[in-house]
Amino acid sequence: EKKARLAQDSTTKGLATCRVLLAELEAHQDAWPFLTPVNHKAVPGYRKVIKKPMDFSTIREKLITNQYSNWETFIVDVNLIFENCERFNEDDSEIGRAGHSMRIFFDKRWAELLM
Ligand SMILES: CO[C@H](O)CCc1ccc(O)cc1
Repeated sequence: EKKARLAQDSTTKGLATCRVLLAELEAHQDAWPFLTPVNHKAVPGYRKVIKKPMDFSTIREKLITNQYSNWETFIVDVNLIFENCERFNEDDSEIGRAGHSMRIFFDKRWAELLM
């Protein structure tokens, strides 16, 4: 699996798999809080608390404009979404629960597709 992982790292195949993975994330029923950038004008404190906002539409734009060098840099941005969510939302809240659900789904899928 290490050999496979090395093969995935640098090939376009690794980034093509990221597109598949991103489409699955966006289609997930719990993706709704994460589809577009948080409107920090409408959410008091967000801009102050969350230093590196991230969302699925921003990741898609970065994939399309070739801003990810490999699948690992893609994974970093996806995990940033979940870290931001945990920082800003109670675990026992609608959005907090959506974040946990999406993280569990993502952890399972990227391991299946990229490891
Ligand atoms: C991914 O969503 C962000 O964590 C913002 C969550 C939020 C938005 C508005 C509110 O009134 C409370 C939380």
